[in-house]
Amino acid sequence: MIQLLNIEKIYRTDTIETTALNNVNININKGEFVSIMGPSGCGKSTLLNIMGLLDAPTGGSITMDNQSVTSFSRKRLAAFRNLKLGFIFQSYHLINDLSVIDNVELPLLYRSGISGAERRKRALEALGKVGLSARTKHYPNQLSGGQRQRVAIARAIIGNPEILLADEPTGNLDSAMGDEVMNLMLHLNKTDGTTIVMVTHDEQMAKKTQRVIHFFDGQQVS
Ligand SMILES: Nc1ncnc2c1ncn2[C@@H]1O[C@H](COP(=O)(O)OP(=O)(O)OP(=O)(O)O)[C@@H](O)[C@H]1O
Repeated sequence: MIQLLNIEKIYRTDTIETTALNNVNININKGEFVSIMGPSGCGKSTLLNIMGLLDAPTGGSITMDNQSVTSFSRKRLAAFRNLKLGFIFQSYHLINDLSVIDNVELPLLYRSGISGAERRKRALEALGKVGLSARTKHYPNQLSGGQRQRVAIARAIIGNPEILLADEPTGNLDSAMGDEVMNLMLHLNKTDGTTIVMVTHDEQMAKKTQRVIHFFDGQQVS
């Protein structure tokens, strides 16, 4: 599903050069749930941003869903991202001025040919999947951390993405809420077959996934 070949990422400023990723080769199969672990600064978020086509590598190539995305134009990348990928972040990245249901509908606004009624219907379905049907009219600041992350998951899955990329999704949550969010991701992986790549510092969460990739200093070490 995702193939990274010889990926390199060097951040360059006038005075400093930082190698964040060095010769990274990773294959992620369709339907896998993989976690990425490693110490702070080892390149995990950089890797996830590159897999999410949010940032371009300085070397190497990426194949996703059998398409060589490294050669895509920015416009084609944005369309591919919107259709195929869903994102979950540690700090939720919800828009506080929008209600829960309006937050969840957002990714569909960038797709053509979906009516307002269809958006609403799909948002309600997505909120049903995360167990928040009773909170559609609330605003993010009226929800607990775990509920906010579940809204973010509903937003990530409304477009039926084949791949979910999660950057420390349980990092801001206590263990009960973290478990809730993790169980939801496990359920999505199992029932919908969604491929999930999750960066985490939490060994217990990583253990629940099918495979753990360990990173150190910009490279995969196991
Ligand atoms: N925009 C940037 N410009 C310059 N250097 C950067 C930039 N983003 C990240 N880096 C550097 O690249 C390296 C990898 O950073 P990255 O954020 O990917 O690590 P991480 O493993 O996700 O860390 P953490 O667990 O603390 O979030 C670090 O040395 C960091 O300082």
